[in-house]
Amino acid sequence: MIKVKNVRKVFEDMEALKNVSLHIEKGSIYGLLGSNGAGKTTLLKILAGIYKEDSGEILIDNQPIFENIALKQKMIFLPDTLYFYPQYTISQMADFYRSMFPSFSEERFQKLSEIFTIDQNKKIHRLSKGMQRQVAFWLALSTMPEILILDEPIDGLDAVMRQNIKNLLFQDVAERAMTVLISSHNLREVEDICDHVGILHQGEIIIEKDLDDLKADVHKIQVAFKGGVLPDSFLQNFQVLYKETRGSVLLCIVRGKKEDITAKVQSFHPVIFDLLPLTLEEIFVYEMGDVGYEIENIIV
Ligand SMILES: Nc1ncnc2c1ncn2[C@@H]1O[C@H](COP(=O)(O)OP(=O)(O)OP(=O)(O)O)[C@@H](O)[C@H]1O
Repeated sequence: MIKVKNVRKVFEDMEALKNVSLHIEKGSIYGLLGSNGAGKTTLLKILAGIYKEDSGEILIDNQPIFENIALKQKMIFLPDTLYFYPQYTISQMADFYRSMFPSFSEERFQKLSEIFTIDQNKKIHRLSKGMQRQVAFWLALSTMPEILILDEPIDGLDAVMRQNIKNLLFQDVAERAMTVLISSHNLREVEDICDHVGILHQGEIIIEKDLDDLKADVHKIQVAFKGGVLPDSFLQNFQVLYKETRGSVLLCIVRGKKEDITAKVQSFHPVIFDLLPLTLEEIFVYEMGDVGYEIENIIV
């Protein structure tokens, strides 16, 4: 269990994290989303024990992470820009991981070589960007981490490799309750993988929810009334995140459960009514609009 309590981090005069609190259950896959510069990488680096928070508390299994070597040996952080020792081959880098992580599994390393079929004697810096990322996952998963923190993890990976890696993550989560924290702008991938999401904006968490609950709580409606006239009190019944009129059809993004919204709309006897679920990408965009991020004219 990862607990982040009222964490604040300031760089010079820049308050990167304001008062961030979140919870990540063991064995869950948590997607950390947010606008550019929201503070995601800063938070991941604090969780990985690379930066120290200025105030607040980070507890992993009830222990602070900063300078906690035993805890760090159970955790892997894959940053968005990977680092390997210059001139090291894959097998030399694997030796380094063996020396740093007591949990390194030879059996796993060999088994993963059937998926990551790169010559272990190749120098890593001569590999392509996507191949370097494969090496990073190969080494990371060989350490059998209890916690895996991934910053933009699929950048540069081809579709087959992305699927392979997703399957490996699911396997480790299912078989040994590995906890995964992923920050990504690729919301389709996050939607596929994650069971919980948190959205950071300008250093603050604006939403933290089970993904299914989040999706059950926002809907897109298209509605039209006889004569093309919108009843006066119609919109007052809903918490509207976005609205747009196309001819006589009103398109709205509203908060609320499907059944409640349907009942309210039906009570106005519309001539056209459609209710659609939103993708995570759409939810993200409208939630950001709700906190003042400009989202004009983007309904599709
Ligand atoms: N080492 C640093 N020194 C000074 N400012 C920093 C440092 N690291 C981050 N910041 C600032 O903190 C804020 C949050 O940055 P961070 O990299 O955490 O955002 P992010 O959510 O990961 O953004 P992106 O999605 O664009 O990668 C930004 O304004 C950034 O300029």
